[in-house]
Amino acid sequence: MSRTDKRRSVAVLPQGTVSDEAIRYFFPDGATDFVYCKMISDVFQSTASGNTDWSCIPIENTIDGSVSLHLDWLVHEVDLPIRAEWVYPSIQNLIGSSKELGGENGSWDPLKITKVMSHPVAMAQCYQFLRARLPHAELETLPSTSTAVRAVKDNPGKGWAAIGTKLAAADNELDLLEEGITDHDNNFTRFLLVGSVPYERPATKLLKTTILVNLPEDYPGALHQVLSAFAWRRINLSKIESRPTKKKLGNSYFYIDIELSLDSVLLPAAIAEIEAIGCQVRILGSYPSVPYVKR
Ligand SMILES: O=C(O)C(=O)Cc1ccccc1
Repeated sequence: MSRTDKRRSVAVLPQGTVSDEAIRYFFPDGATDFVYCKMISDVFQSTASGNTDWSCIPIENTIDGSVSLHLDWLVHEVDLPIRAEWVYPSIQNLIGSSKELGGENGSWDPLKITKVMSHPVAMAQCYQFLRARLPHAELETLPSTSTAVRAVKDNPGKGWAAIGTKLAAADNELDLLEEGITDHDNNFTRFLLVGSVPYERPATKLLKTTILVNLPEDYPGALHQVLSAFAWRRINLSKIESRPTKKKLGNSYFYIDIELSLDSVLLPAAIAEIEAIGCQVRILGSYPSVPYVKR
């Protein structure tokens, strides 16, 4: 078998999650095995230990911003380069048994719902819906949306509902009490594919590079200098975020997404300039950004 014939594998959150919907969309040809893991730490660990070629990590969302836990895990706990980025819509639904939670006219009865469970990011995406329609319900976060849907299925008669995907509702033979409950339309999630195996570059115009920058201590204006290294070369940044180093209160590094490949002439020069002023730079990856196209 030649190297290119080898079957590839990707670790991902459980079946029926938003992440599962995304990998089904981005690996549609059946040539990649999906290895489902309960928690995001298991997803990372699967690839770090060599069990899978890649991990699929939800990293940012239109409504809730960066998924800090996942970003920190990528930076502090593993050393896995970013191989691709995908954007995929996150459509959240209120899921339960309409036999148990149904009201009049075929709708659901909010007062019958005692508890709503979901992934913290999904919960945050539906915060206004929950406040307006289910202010009395207990909220419980779980490691994934599909774990929450499964918990509803396994605990009938308790008034429990979950926020999750249509896929999970169907897998667990539950009902979509209300569809599309996110507080804002056009809710998308950005996923990173990370791992030591290169990902065949899909046809996409946008190439990105992600770097981490530690500024030198006691250097007034260091961030300004970092930004100007990109600005005067007209290099576009699509994200800059400061995150704690976890070593000392108030110590942070900058996570920067750059809309240029590391193969370009300009970017290595900008990085060299930043290093010359005493910044430490770590490159997390240079990769294609694959947009979502409805099909
Ligand atoms: O739990 C899921 O469905 C996931 O894939 C994690 C997640 C949750 C909410 C938005 C994006 C990803």
